[in-house]
Amino acid sequence: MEKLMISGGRPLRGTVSISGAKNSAIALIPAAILAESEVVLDNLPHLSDVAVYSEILEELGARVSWEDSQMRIDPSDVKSIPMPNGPVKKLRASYYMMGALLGRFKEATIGLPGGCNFEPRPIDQHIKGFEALGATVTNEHGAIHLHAKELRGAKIYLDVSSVGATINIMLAATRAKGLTIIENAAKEPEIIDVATLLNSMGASIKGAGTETIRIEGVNELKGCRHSIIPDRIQAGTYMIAAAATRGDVIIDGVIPKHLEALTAKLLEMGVGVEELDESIRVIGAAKYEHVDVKALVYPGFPTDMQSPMTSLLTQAEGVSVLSDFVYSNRFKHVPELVRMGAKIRVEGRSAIIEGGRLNAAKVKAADLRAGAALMIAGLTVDDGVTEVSGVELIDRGYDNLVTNLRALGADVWRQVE
Ligand SMILES: CC(=O)N[C@H]1[C@@H](OP(=O)(O)OP(=O)(O)OC[C@H]2O[C@@H](n3ccc(=O)[nH]c3=O)[C@H](O)[C@@H]2O)O[C@H](CO)[C@@H](O)[C@@H]1O
Ligand SMILES: C=C(OP(=O)(O)O)C(=O)O
Repeated sequence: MEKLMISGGRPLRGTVSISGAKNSAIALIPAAILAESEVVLDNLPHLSDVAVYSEILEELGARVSWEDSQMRIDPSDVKSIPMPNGPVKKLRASYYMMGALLGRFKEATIGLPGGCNFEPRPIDQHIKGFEALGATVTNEHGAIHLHAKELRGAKIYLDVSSVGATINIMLAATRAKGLTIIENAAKEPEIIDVATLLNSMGASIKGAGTETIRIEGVNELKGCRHSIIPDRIQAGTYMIAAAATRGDVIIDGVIPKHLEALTAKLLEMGVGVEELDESIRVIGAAKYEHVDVKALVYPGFPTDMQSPMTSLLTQAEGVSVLSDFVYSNRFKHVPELVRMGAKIRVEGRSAIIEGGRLNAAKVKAADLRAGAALMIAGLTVDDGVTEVSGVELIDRGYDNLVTNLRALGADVWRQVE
């Protein structure tokens, strides 16, 4: 086990390049097994979740080679081997194996997923979708078993705009007979990325990125080459870190449109933000205004940036209110920030944050973005070394973290616990 050591108080300065998106990568890799021939993914991030996914595919019989930021997946020998335990338990997105294997083999057994457990994360909408397509779904000893004689297109209205359910239904429906319509679909950019890959493989998906997605099933999908979109959450985390340390950072290789909700809030606080074609420059200021933030589904403020934003709001003057309307209980970073001297209380689905100085402390990341929040808090502190344990959770979502931060002038290092 390692911990992240941060001797903060230095403004971040320079340029950071953003890798491909985790939440795309871990949907595109399982999508590849729907093809009959090789799929090549470029701009792949170096993350532990991606490594676990390549392990899952190899266990199923795929030939996977991963070099630099390219992964080649030959799924021709894949079989629907039951995976009730093992690597599927290590990450949330293993639920995509259900849609992908059901689509290709009409059968799958996959253990209930792992990932960040900041609160119960049901998959009832995924199951409702599979059942609507004609699958029988049972939960046996902690694993979901799916089976269908044939998949038939259906109209599916999602009770909540779930990213995972939208992608999972899309995966299975590409191989169903006839037309599937997903209503109240999630609109996150990662959904468009998955639809783009599937369409390059020969699928017929229209409307990804809107609330109605139409999928006309096809008999066969073939290999192709696809480049993954930039990780908007990593980019946003560096934007927030630049502002929190009152630095001046160019975040390069991003799609600025994907970051609009954050950019708007930073500008409202008094942070300088300049958008270029494929990069964003964030220029910190001496004083920040308090703001209220509501985490919502896309294009609203992302829940995955809610915890890092909490740390930035400790640097603003006055009282800010940050509410999460996606995950009402995603506040495991709060007690740890309080340990660092933050004045925050949680009321229902909101954190009430009073600006003030933070102190160095020993803190623990309870989940990936809680870890990112503690890292940002540590970067602002100039009275000693902040120790963040649970760094393996941060590694799920941040590519080259220490190298990137050091290149921006931060004094950070890893230490074995
Ligand atoms: C691997 C991945 O892409 N993870 C992202 C994905 O998670 P994930 O896809 O798991 O999140 P969802 O979009 O499904 O969840 C949104 C909301 O719907 C609820 N819900 C979801 C599914 C369901 O069947 N029933 C149900 O009630 C959830 O409890 C939550 O309140 O989107 C989240 C919301 O943007 C992000 O925080 C995660 O980083
Ligand atoms: C919650 C997250 O990831 P996952 O859904 O993979 O647990 C995240 O990326 O913030």
